[in-house]
Amino acid sequence: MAKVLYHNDIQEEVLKSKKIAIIGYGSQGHAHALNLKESGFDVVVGLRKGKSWDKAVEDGVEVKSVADATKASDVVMVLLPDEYQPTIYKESIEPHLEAGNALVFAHGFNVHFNQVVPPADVDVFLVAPKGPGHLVRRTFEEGAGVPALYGIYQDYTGKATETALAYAKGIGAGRAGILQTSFQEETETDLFGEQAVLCGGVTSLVKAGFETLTEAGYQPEVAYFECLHELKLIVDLMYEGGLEGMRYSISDTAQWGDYVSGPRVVNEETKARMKDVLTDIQTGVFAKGWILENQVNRPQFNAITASESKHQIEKVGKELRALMPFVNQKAKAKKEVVSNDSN
Ligand SMILES: NC(=O)C1=CN([C@@H]2O[C@H](COP(=O)(O)OP(=O)(O)OC[C@H]3O[C@@H](n4cnc5c(N)ncnc54)[C@H](OP(=O)(O)O)[C@@H]3O)[C@@H](O)[C@H]2O)C=CC1
Ligand SMILES: CC[C@](O)(C(C)=O)C(=O)O
Ligand SMILES: [Mg+2]
Ligand SMILES: [Mg+2]
Repeated sequence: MAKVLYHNDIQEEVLKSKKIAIIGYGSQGHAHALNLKESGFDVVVGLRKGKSWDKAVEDGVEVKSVADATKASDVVMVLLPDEYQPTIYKESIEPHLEAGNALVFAHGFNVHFNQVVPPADVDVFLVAPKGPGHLVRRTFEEGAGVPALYGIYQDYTGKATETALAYAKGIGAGRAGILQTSFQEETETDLFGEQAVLCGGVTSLVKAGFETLTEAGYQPEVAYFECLHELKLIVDLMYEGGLEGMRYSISDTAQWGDYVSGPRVVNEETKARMKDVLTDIQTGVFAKGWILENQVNRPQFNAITASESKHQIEKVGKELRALMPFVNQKAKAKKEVVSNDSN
């Protein structure tokens, strides 16, 4: 088994004497800044004036411009959207890096695909939480954590590993497990996971199930509960006990249906398509397409986002969630964070 490190395996002294700049205060940024601060580290957030700036000030965090936060710090964690990182790095981070600083990422995309080329005299590493930023924060507040990967791209000081581990511990990942990776492995597996399974795979599966039921004349509300709402409850059981733990809780009828019908839907053909997706990631085809889409101001991204928001599952879901106060409360709290940190 790969070596997994936990809270008590890690010394954090190397980072205690350092100033940490968190560039960006969105999903990951607010979580890293607040978790590190509450773990006793010296944190400054780097931003432009706007919603995130106001939110960070409201949260009691020191805020400066991206350039000033970089200048003031020894460790600079880049938590801006991947697509804006190259320009902001070139304009406001790179000119202010000093020899021996650490340049850090939560995803290897820009370094791996050569969109950010760091100078030779800084440490470069990643600390990549394996979960959404809002849950990096929420689980930390609950006394738990989200697992993280760390990977070293460049070890100028000889202390990159020690610093990366202390950082990962500071955001609470030591409570869940910290695993070593490379920039290549993190980038390729993260892109694959979000495209084929966690986001793209799941949304396509949910929509196909919902459409199959509604097109057959079943009520959209029933289809929503069956194919989307209950998914969380089933995934919670997998999170707690794996596939076996989930199958323990469902009926034998469901378990038999799982065995005989699951592979009719997701099969060797699906796996072959997954391999195509992975190949496009490994060869840089996906990265090239995403970079070009941003260079022309996201025509496809915006059109798909608009058409997805009109899908019947979204309309019926909004109505049903409004009638479930426990779901709605969480959504409301999240919306407050999102509206404050989205750009
Ligand atoms: N989302 C996630 O859970 C995960 C993300 N990652 C990685 O973490 C990194 C950050 O992603 P994520 O947290 O989703 O990013 P977000 O989209 O949530 O970050 C938005 C933040 O960036 C700021 N920002 C945008 N443009 C600028 C600018 N020009 N100057 C200064 N600040 C700016 C925004 O401020 P403003 O309010 O002013 O717009 C906001 O604070 C990425 O590398 C991503 O791949 C890794 C694991 C999971
Ligand atoms: C699954 C999507 C993710 O990779 C994440 C939350 O881990 C992301 O890039 O947001
Ligand atoms: Mg991820
Ligand atoms: Mg990702």
